[in-house]
Amino acid sequence: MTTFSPRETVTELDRYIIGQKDAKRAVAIALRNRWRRQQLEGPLKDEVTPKNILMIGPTGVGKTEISRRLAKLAGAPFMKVEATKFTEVGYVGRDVEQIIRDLVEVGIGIVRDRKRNEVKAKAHISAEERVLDALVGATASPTTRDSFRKKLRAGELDDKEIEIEVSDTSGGMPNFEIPGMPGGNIGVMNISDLFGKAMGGRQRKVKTTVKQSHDMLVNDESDKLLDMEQIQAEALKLAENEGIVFIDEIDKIANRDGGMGAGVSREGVQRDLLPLVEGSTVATKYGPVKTDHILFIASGAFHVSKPSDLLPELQGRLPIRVELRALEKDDFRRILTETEASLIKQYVALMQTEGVTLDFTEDAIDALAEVAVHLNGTLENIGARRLQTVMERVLDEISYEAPDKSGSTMKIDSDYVRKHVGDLAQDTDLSRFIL
Ligand SMILES: Nc1ncnc2c1ncn2[C@@H]1O[C@H](COP(=O)(O)OP(=O)(O)OP(=O)(O)O)[C@@H](O)[C@H]1O
Repeated sequence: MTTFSPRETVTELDRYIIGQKDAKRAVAIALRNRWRRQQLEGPLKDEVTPKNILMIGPTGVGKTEISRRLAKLAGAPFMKVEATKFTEVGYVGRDVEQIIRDLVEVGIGIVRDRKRNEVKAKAHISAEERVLDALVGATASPTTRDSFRKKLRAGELDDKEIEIEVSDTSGGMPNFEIPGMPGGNIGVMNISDLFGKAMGGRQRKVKTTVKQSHDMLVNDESDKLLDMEQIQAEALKLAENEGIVFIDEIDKIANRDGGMGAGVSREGVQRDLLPLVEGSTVATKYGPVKTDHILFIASGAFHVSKPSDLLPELQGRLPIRVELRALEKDDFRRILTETEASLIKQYVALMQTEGVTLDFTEDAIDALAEVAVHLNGTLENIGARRLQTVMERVLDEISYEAPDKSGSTMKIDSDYVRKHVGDLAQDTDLSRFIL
C-alpha cells in the first residue's frame, strides 16, 4: 500500500493531468484514508468504509484519467465500466457482479507481475543450469560445466542450437462454464487450472538457439517458483482493500423512470449497483470478495439529470462531490506541452525513429489550442480528446512522408497548422467528418 501523503499524490497527478485541483484533492484524500484505515487495529478497522466520490463534469476533461493514474500510482486494481451498459437488453441484475470479478482478474495480473519480479533472480540461475544441461548433459564433470558456463556468459554460445523441454501453456483443454453454480455465472473455469497440477502439467520439446531459449526458460522457471494459490489469495485481498471501480455515465441512469422500453430500467440498474457500493460479498472463481472497502468513483456530466435524481441510498454512498471544469485554450496549451508523454512529445519521439526532427514553434502550439477550442465550440465539446484528431490531421502528411525525409528538420509553425487544419475547421460540415 502506498504511503503517499495527499499533497504528494496531487503532485504526482499534476505530472499527467492539467488543472482539476478539486478532483485531484478528493482522490488523494481517499487514497490516504485507505492507508489510515490500515493503521487502525481491531473492530474499528472494519467499520471505516471509503467515502466514495462523484465526479461531475463534461466529457474529456480528465475524470477517468485522474482515477486511472491514481490507481497506477497506488498499484491498485482498477476497473472502468459504463453504467449504461447495464441498461442494455439481455442484462440481468447479477451481471453487475462481473465488475468485481474483472477487478479480481486485474488484481491477479498485478500480483503475478510483482511475484515474477521477485523470483526473477532465482529463475535466471535455474535457467542457466538448464541451458548447461542441454549443452553438456547433466552428468558432465564440474570442470566442463564451468568452462561452458564461462562461454555461455560471454555470449559465445548464443547461436548454438539446443533442445529444451518447457511446460506447454498452449492449454490443450477447453474452458467451460459450470452450470447451476450459485451466483449464476461465476466465471469461466479452466479445467487445466483444476487438474493441471495433479497431472504434473504437460511438457513440450523445443529446438531453439541458446540465445532464444533464455526468455523461455526464465519464464518457465519463474512460473514454477510462483505459488498460484498464494497469488490468488493476495489478489483477492488486493481487490478488497485497494480496488478502485470507476462507474462512468452514472448521470444517464439517474432518472427515476419506472422502467419503460425494452431495456432494463435505469432505476433498476441503480438498485443492482447499490449492494456493491454499500458492501456485499461477490463470488468469484478464486473465492468470495467483500466489496465494503472498494473505492467507487462515479462520474457523469449531469447536463440533464442531477445528482439528486439518483436513488437516495446511492446519493448517500457517494458523499464526496467534485466538479471538473470544461477545458479552455490555456489548458489545451498546457496539455500539449507540459504533461508527461504529451501528444507533442509522443509525435516528436515517433518521428525521431525515422530520423525526422519535429520543431514546434510557440505560435504553433497556440494555433493548435485555438483550433481545438473552435471545434469543440462549433461541433461538439469532446474536451481534450479533440487534440488527438487535430494533431493527427496536422501531422498526417509528415507522418506519411517521414521515411523519405530522414535527416531533415520539419518546422511546424502557426501557418503550417492553419494550412493543415485551420481552413478545414472553418467548414463545419466537412470538419464534422474529419476532425
Ligand atoms: N485535464 C487534463 N489534463 C491532461 N489530459 C487530459 C485532461 N483532460 C483530459 N485529458 C486527456 O483526454 C483524454 C480523455 O480524458 P478522460 O478519459 O479522463 O475523460 P473523462 O473526463 O473521463 O470523460 P468521459 O466521461 O467521457 O470518459 C485522455 O486521453 C486524457 O489524457
